[in-house]
Order: sequence, then C-alpha cells, then structure tokens
Amino acid sequence: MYAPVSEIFCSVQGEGPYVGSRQAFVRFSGCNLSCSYCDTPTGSPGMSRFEEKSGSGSFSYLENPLSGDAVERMVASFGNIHSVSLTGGEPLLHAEFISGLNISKPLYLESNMTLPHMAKKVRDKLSYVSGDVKMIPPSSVEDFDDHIERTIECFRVLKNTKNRDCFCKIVITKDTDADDIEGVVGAISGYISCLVLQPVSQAESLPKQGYLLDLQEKLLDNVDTKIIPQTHRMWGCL
Ligand SMILES: C[S@@+](CC[C@H](N)C(=O)[O-])C[C@H]1O[C@@H](n2cnc3c(N)ncnc32)[C@H](O)[C@@H]1O
Ligand SMILES: Nc1nc2[nH]cc(C(=O)O)c2c(=O)[nH]1
Ligand code: SF4
Ligand SMILES: [Mg+2]
Repeated sequence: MYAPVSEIFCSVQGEGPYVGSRQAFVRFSGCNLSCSYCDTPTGSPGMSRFEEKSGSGSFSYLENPLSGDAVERMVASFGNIHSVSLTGGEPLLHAEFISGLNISKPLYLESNMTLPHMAKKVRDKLSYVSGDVKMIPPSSVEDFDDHIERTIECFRVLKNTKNRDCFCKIVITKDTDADDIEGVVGAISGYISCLVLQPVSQAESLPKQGYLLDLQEKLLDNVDTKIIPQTHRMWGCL
C-alpha cells in the first residue's frame, strides 16, 4: 500500500508523559480538522523529506505517495529508538496503510481521536496512544455534540489496557472552556492513564497561569492531570 507522508525523521518526543524518549517520527499528510492553533502544515506535498542523520537539518526527498516498504526501511535506519511516532496531519486517515506496516519497534499514535471506525483498524498494533481532545470552538465543526461523541467513542476503542498506554492531551488556549473540558474528561477518565494539559505554543493565545492551575486542581479529582508545555520548541529540534 501507499500513503502520503510529509516527513520522516528521528528526534525526541517533545510532548506529554514520554517527553525526552527517542523516537522515529512518520508524519502523514492530510487532516480532517483545521484547528486554529495548529503548528504543522497538513497539506500534501509532492515530495516527502527524510532526515537520514538526526539533527543534521539535511534532507533527501522521495516522491509521494510512499510505499510501506520505503517507510519501514527509513524507520529501521534509526538506532536505539523507544518507539515510532505516527503523526500528521491525522494518521488515522491512513489506518489501512498503518495496519499493513511491518515495524519491529512499538507504535505510538498521535491522533485527534475523531475517527473511531478507523481506530478499530489499528488498535491491536498500537503500544501507545497519545489522544487529543479537540476543544475547538463549537462553531468550527458542523455538529459539536457529534464531534465530542466521536471523540469519546475513539477513546473507548483505543482505551488503556495492559498492552497499550492510552493517555490524553488537551491544548489549552485562552478561549478554552473549562466546563466543556470537565464534561469530556469525566466521560473518558476510565479509558486513560493520565491527562496532560498542553498550553498552546503561541504566546498571544496563552491562558492565564492561574486558570490552568485551577483547572488542573479540579481535574485531579477525576484523573492524574499534568501541565506540560511542548519541549522540542525550547531547543529548536524537529
Ligand atoms: C500536529 S498534531 C498531529 C496529530 C493529530 N492531528 C493531533 O492533533 O493530535 C500533534 C500534536 O501537536 C499539538 N499541537 C498542534 N499545534 C499546537 C500548538 N500551537 N500548541 C501546542 N500544541 C500543539 C496537537 O494538539 C497534537 O497534540
Ligand atoms: N519532537 C517532537 N515531538 C512531538 N510530539 C508530537 C509531535 C507532533 O507533531 O506530532 C512532535 C514533533 O513534531 N516533534
Ligand atoms: S487535528 Fe492535529 S494536524 Fe489536524 S489541524 Fe488539528 S492539530 Fe493540526
Ligand atoms: Mg509537532
């Protein structure tokens, strides 16, 4: 099978509870959402870039879409990795391609958790699920209640088990509604190992520090809740 991939590189996980773990990253193109704060181009470039030597900033290019063989070979070239991050864009758009991949290292999915029917196709292959809840303004999706229902169903499909660590991240901006968050977190708390509140990276959209700390205090009644900003941006790595 083939899939559009914007880049493959090796770095360390910059977000959430596995921050600092060495990973190969496979970034698929295309997304079914368009979050206002998104820090990543989601379109489909004609060429896929591959950073053979991690941290070099030097890339070779392959024409899209890539074959499963090509992705497997590039990922296998990286030494001593903890896991392989499947990110994007939205990787679940390419669930069939992912289910056909033959990769010996644990798979770590980074998803917007809105495609539960696609999640079913990959659930048995995943060792880690970093699932977002997208508190995008209700007006930006056609049916906000349906968006939240699909999110909850996706967490149920990919829930934490003895073989799979499923945790949740929520990007918090100054416009995020605390009551909405408490509602969804109540519904998914039984499916996740912990919750990470991730302050948005754009300084002008940051919430007040007291708001984040008050929200954490409330959520801790229900689930282990940490506040962890993105760390890869602090030292400029991919
Ligand atoms: C680019 S997304 C790709 C995976 C998937 N589409 C998703 O949203 O989870 C990877 C992670 O970056 C986070 N992210 C994107 N833009 C961000 C920003 N401006 N500040 C903080 N986190 C951000 C997303 O919320 C998600 O957790
Ligand atoms: N270092 C690093 N850590 C990350 N964690 C999630 C990322 C993503 O864009 O999915 C990401 C990324 O792009 N780089
Ligand atoms: S779901 Fe992920 S990739 Fe898609 S727009 Fe939102 S943050 Fe960006
Ligand atoms: Mg990123």
